[in-house]
Amino acid sequence: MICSRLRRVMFQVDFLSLVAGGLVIWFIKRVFYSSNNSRNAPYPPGPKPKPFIGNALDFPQFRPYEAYVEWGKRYSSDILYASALGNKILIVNKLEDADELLDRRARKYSDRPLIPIVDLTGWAGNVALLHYGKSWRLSRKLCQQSFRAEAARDFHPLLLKKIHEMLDRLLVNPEDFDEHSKMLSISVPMITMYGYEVESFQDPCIVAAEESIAVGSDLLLPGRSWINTFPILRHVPPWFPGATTRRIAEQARQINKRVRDIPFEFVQKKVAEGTEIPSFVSRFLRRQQEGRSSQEEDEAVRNIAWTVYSGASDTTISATGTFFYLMTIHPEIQKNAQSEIDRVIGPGRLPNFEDRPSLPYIDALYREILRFRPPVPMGVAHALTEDDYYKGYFIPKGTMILPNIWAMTRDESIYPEPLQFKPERFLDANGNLNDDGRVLAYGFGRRICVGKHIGSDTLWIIIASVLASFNIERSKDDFGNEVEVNHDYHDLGILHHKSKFQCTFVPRSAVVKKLIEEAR
Ligand code: HEM
Repeated sequence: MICSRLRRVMFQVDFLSLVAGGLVIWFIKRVFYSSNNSRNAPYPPGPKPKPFIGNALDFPQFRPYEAYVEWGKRYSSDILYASALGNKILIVNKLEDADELLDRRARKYSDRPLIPIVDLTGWAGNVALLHYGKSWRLSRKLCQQSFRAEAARDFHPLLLKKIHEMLDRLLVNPEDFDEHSKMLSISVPMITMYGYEVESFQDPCIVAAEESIAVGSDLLLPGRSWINTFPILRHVPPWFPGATTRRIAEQARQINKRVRDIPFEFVQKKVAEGTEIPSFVSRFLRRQQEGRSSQEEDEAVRNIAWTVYSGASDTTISATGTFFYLMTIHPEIQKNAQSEIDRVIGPGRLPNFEDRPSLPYIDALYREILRFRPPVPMGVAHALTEDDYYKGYFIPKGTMILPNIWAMTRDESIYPEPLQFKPERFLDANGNLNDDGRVLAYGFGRRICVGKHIGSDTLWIIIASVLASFNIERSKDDFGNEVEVNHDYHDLGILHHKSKFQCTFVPRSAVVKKLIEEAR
């Protein structure tokens, strides 16, 4: 859930720097480093490392989740190990291994990898990147207080308002459905975190957030910074001749500070006037007024709200794109879902959150969308804080753990016919939801997505409201022929996005049009 380019660095290797710096690091490690592998156990299977550069040339550049499934077959193992110049990586293709390592051994497997440039660009406060320690624990506690299932209900009225705005936009400009989904996905975090109404993509907060990504994330791209390979270079001051990276990092840090502080100060002002829309930050500021909060909490709340607004939208955009696409190519499934809505809710009103328990097929659809195309197919890397042994193999301290969610959601032993899109797999013989309620797309262990209830509520209400209101159909050209649907997906950093395709949103009735207009 962190900025997509930023995350790319978590499992891509800075190739130019690697090759150039390889010899030096190899030599230093030979001389000074001896692993603590007292049992002399082998590393888990994987490609054979080359002298100096290790597996630097073996890491897949595209669709790594698919490539790692192939590695699994090639090396006959569900856990795979590779390393390149200090970067040690364990790929986990099976759910049972992810559960054992990331959940049952969570004490050791809950850190995040060290990315030296992150501190310099000001991304370090991002909750998803925090190291496993005091600051992370405080942030996680504050998130859980406000984002757990019960508390997330406080956000329902705001979510409903935003989804009704999206329905209205789909009614007026159906062909811009991608833009409407993006606007919804940005405005939900802004209104829930800050009570801030985003009016357009030109909104100063959105512009500043995009500027921060453009300036800062460039440094995180492969080959752009020596600092990730030689962390000692971070001590070079920005004014030093030739220290371009340090100067850009400093610029990014200042923009990030603005991005983090501007909306926060907006809420402070509103709370002082007593005109705020209740939000995550405003509730904290009210507690602060009563003297019931600390300085550390102030810092943590700023970072949480900023993490959510600068990152949470990507996953919603990805899942909504998949939903629109799958409904276009599976009209029969769309019909099943609409029949359930019509039967339970009828034509006289739009869905709301109280309807959720009565609409099992819609919930099954939600689960299947996130199984079929998990927005973050390789998850977010965890890091190991102590040497460990597993299944007779040695996994050294500092190893980056990549849970291959893609592989797990295609595991035939859990999901028969995994390549079929079948919401029914989550229903029992009576049409009720079965007990497979675990959504792997949200990750694992103590670092599991802390916003999963808000994510679930958001996606569920999008699915229910759009299907209650529109038929999503294949587009037709000027001659009445169906336009071919583009089935492609593309990766943006560690996020998986539906590529542009055409479809048409047709209001299901005059009544529903009126309902949407009345909800304005
Ligand atoms: C469909 C929507 C979403 C998906 C698929 C998703 C997925 C993920 C994944 C895979 C992780 C990493 C878990 C791990 O390390 O094993 C994560 C972390 C995180 N997510 Fe989400 N997310 C979604 C929505 C949200 C929302 C709406 C919020 C905030 C309200 C949020 C906040 C976070 C935070 C703060 C973390 C970092 C947790 C930590 O490192 O302790 N996410 N998410």
